[in-house]
Amino acid sequence: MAKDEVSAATEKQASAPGAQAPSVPGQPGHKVTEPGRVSFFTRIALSPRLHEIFERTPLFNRVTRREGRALFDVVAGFVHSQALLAIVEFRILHILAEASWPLPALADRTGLAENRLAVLMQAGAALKLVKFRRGMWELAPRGAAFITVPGLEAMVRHHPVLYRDLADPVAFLKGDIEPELAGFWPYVFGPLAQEDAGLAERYSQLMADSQRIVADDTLRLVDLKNAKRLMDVGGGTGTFLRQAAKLHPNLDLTLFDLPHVLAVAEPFSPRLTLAPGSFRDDPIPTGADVISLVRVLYDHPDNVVEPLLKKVHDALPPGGRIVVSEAIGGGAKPDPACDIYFAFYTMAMSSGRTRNPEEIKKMLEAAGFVKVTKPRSLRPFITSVIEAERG
Ligand SMILES: CC(C)=CCC/C(C)=C/CC/C(C)=C/C=C/C(C)=C/C=C/C=C(C)/C=C/C=C(C)/C=C/C=C(C)/C=C/CC(C)(C)O
Ligand SMILES: C[S@@+](CC[C@H](N)C(=O)[O-])C[C@H]1O[C@@H](n2cnc3c(N)ncnc32)[C@H](O)[C@@H]1O
Repeated sequence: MAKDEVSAATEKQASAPGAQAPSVPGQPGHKVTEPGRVSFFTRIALSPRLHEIFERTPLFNRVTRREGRALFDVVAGFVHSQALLAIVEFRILHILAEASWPLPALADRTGLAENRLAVLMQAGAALKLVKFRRGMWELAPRGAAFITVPGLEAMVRHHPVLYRDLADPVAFLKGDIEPELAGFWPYVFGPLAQEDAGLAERYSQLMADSQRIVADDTLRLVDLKNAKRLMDVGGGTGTFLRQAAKLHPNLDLTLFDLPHVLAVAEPFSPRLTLAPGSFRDDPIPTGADVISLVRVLYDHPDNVVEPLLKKVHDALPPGGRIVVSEAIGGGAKPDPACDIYFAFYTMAMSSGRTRNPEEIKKMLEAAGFVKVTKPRSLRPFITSVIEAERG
């Protein structure tokens, strides 16, 4: 299995007993004894005079234009995202999935004034979601992919909650506001959903829809050939196990989640055992040789994750494996999806945090796990996997 550089480093350290994971620049705990020098290229970029010279010099101007374009995309990201949301809310991609339409007919269907719709459609074309051909607006492959990825549209439709929380990013980062997103996933945390089963079902559905693609990537990264029983802790309504069962029909399965979540889980296989419980208060059942935690750790603070990992460790037989799958930060190699989107998202949720591979490795080792490895992610914006063995 291909391993990335972080995992190569991780593996090497894992083999040296008691070795401390190095601190990551920019992360808490990393010690800098004196200020460093501003780099040569950054000094160039700090000079307005050099901007002009570069812009007028062939070849060098490619750099300024490329950097300018990249910077503009950063500046305009929110507007791109809101144009997408408007396209989603007016159901333009769905309408165009049935047939291509001229602008006036599309204006009739959406109820938007033609001149305003024209602006939105042109924005959609710039985002490559739609295109204008032979007098008609039609769906582009990217727009088709967007409405086909399970859960993606619903995720975009809930972004206004996140964006309201981020409207004043300074207050948000100072911790001066109470983020709305903290209350958005009540089923994840329990109390509200326990009173309202319908709520658990709705949110579990959004989570399950968005999990299909996460489950598929996880299963491509993890080798379950020799596994006998897979237990998915915090497995929601069982999407991951259902996908695992398709690939490994002889695998026994245990789904562990809160009772009100399992109440709406479909018992899809005679090999499936439902194990209701809370990993905060109850022990984790024994009997599985592989235990997965898919999109679970980043929902919780360290003081919940540490004992959880210890319980998972104790529930496994010697040589048993833990599989952690979720958005994992890039650490020394920052990744925009995980280090911006998921890091801010989980901060707005106010309960957990997006961790980097070194942090997860440290926590796994503290719980007693050994041989921590990280297969190279297929799509870090979907998920990354870290595996370890019970020591
Ligand atoms: C043949 C050629 C070369 C070209 C022809 C053109 C053509 C046919 C192109 C189409 C190609 C195609 C099939 C494209 C498929 C594209 C796919 C699969 C794209 C997938 C994109 C997935 C995305 C953008 C996923 C985004 C996920 C998000 C935003 C997830 C958010 C999750 C959250 C907030 C989870 C929260 C959980 C919590 C609460 C923190 O626990
Ligand atoms: C973000 S969801 C992930 C669900 C599923 N693994 C997925 O990726 O779609 C987190 C899951 O952890 C479960 N969970 C939260 N707190 C829990 C607890 N104390 N004990 C057991 N499960 C819990 C939630 O009910 C939810 O199903």
